[in-house]
Amino acid sequence: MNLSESSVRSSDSPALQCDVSQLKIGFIGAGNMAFGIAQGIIASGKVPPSNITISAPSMNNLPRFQERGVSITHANDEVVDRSRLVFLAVKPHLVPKVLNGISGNVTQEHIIVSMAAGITLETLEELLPAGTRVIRIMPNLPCMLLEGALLLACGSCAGQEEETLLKALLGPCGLVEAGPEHWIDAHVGLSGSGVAFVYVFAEALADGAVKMGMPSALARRIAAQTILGAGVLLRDSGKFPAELKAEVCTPGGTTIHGIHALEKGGFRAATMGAVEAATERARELGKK
Ligand SMILES: NC(=O)C1=CN([C@@H]2O[C@H](COP(=O)(O)OP(=O)(O)OC[C@H]3O[C@@H](n4cnc5c(N)ncnc54)[C@H](OP(=O)(O)O)[C@@H]3O)[C@@H](O)[C@H]2O)C=CC1
Ligand SMILES: O=C(O)[C@@H]1CCC=N1
Repeated sequence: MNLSESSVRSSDSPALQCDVSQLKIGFIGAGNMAFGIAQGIIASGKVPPSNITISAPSMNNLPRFQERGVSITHANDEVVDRSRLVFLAVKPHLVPKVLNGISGNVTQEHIIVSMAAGITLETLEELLPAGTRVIRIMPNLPCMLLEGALLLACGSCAGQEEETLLKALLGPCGLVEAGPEHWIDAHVGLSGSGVAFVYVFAEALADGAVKMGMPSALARRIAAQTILGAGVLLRDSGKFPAELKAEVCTPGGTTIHGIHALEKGGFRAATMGAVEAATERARELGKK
């Protein structure tokens, strides 16, 4: 069965016994992550926006979905009733309350996909009816521009077909990888939170240029383009970061002097520590 032809079928998975173009998709929570993922699904062209329903308590975020042809509601249970694949896109502390509110509407037909940092598959499965197919995904903010990095992990009742379906749907959001659940917390540190670490670096890079006399707006634009170009080259060249770094470092030149300053400031240790701290915090959030 060729997914690129928008068709995923299975003999024993009810939610997959349909053409993906007919799949009804729901979002509970309408913030940035829901927006990024919905954009990716719509961009894939596999699912029409009219097949998507989204809920949030206020109208703060819903209009941008409505403008794209997505159905909106304030009732989470309506999303569940109208959808077979439901993304849970609320903040982690709200997950138990939201799942308590919808679990009576969840059937074996549904696939529930949580993006809440730290909330484990075990907790999700406990809060939902026995046998519910549950998947965790961890996106990051650039999903909004279809340049995200997502990692997914399947619960005890979900498997290869659900994974294949999600990879096909979410492909346009960016890089989509699957792995065991214990990688998810590390992915939060590396990528979910890592995006903000890069922004701190961007700010510092620009501030350095301001210190050296450059106007700050220009310094910010150049910092952003520098990080973008370096990232694309790293992603597309297939080279290790160390190889690319060596290509920039002229012996006795400017870059190696700058790198020495970074090393004296503990840049690598600080960066590794940031990933570790964010990962540990995600693990902590997951403790009951
Ligand atoms: N932000 C990030 O970079 C990343 C976030 N995540 C995870 O994604 C999830 C969503 O984060 P994010 O999009 O940033 O959050 P936002 O704060 O942007 O959005 C949260 C949404 O949840 C809605 N909401 C609040 N209460 C309820 C409720 N009871 N029922 C239904 N919807 C409700 C809010 O409604 P309203 O519109 O009315 O305010 C809002 O639309 C979190 O669990 C987070 O851990 C994962 C990776 C990266
Ligand atoms: O800071 C947070 O908790 C969320 C999860 C990853 C990015 N933002």
